[in-house]
Amino acid sequence: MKLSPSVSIEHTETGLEFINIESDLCDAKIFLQGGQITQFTPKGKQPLIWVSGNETFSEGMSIRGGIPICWPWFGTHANAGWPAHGFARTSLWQADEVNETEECITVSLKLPMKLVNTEYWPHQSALKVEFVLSDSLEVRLTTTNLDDTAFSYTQALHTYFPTSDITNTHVDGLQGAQYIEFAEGPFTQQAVVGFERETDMVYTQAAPIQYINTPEGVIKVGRANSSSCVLWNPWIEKSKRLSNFADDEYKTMLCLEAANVLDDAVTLAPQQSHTLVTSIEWA
Ligand SMILES: O=P(O)(O)OC[C@H]1O[C@H](O)[C@H](O)[C@@H](O)[C@@H]1O
Repeated sequence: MKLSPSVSIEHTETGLEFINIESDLCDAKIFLQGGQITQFTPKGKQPLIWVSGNETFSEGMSIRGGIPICWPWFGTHANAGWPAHGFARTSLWQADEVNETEECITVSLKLPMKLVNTEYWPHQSALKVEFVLSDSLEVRLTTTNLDDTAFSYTQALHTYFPTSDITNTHVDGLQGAQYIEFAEGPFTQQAVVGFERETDMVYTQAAPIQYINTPEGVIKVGRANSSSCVLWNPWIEKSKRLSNFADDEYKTMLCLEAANVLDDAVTLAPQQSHTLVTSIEWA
C-alpha cells in the first residue's frame, strides 16, 4: 500500500510489516515491530546501518541490527526474567504520520501504551519515535509523562554500524569521556578507540559527536539530550552466544548507541517530555 510517492507498507515473508522508502534521497526500511529502522542507505552511497545476515525477522523477537529502541530500561533489569533492554524493541508500534517533501521524508510511530504490561511500566506516558530521512538520518525518541507523579527511566538508540574490517575501524571523539567497562571504572578514555577484544563500554560526559573511521569512509554520529553512549562489539566468544548473529559477524559491525544511562538517566515531572536524538551520516 502506497502512503506517499516514495513510501509504501510491505511485509517480510515471515509476516512482519515494515515501511519501505525508496526515494531520490535514500532507501530505508522501518519495522513496526520495535519501531526499528533496519536499513538506511543515502542515494549513491554505502549503507549506514547493519543487520545480521542470520536475522529471521520473527514476531516478538528483537531484530539483530538496525536501531533497536531500548526503553524504558537499558541492559538487564534488576528483576530476574524481565526483558533485556526493556519491552519497546519487541512491541508492535503504530504508524502515526508520514510526510514527504523534496528535502526529506519524515515517518513517526507511536507505542500503544494500552498494550504495555503494567507490571513492567505502571506509569501513564506516551512514547513516540520520528525518523527524518534525507542523505542523513535523524532519529528522535520522545517520552512524555502523562502521570501525576514523576518517573525515571534509562534508554538507548542502539545503532548497529557496518564496517568491512573491525580491526581497521576506529572511533574518534570519545577522548576525555569517562567509561565503565564490565562493571569496573570509571576510567578516562585517553585515545581514539580501536577493536581487538570484546568491547562493552558505557561512556558518560561524552562529547555530542563521534566519528567512526571505517575502510568504507567516515561515519559522523551525533547525539542530543544525551551525555552518555555505549560502544559495543561482542568479539569471538560472545558472538557464539548471541541470537540471530553468525559467529564471524563481529568482524563487520559495531554499535555506538546514543543513551541516557547511569547518572544521565532521565527523570520526568508530570507533563514534561524528553527527546533523545541521534543523527547519522557519511562525513
Ligand atoms: O543481545 P542484546 O540483548 O541485543 O544486547 C546486545 C548488547 O547491547 C548493549 O550494547 C550492551 O551493552 C551489551 O552488553 C549487550 O550484549
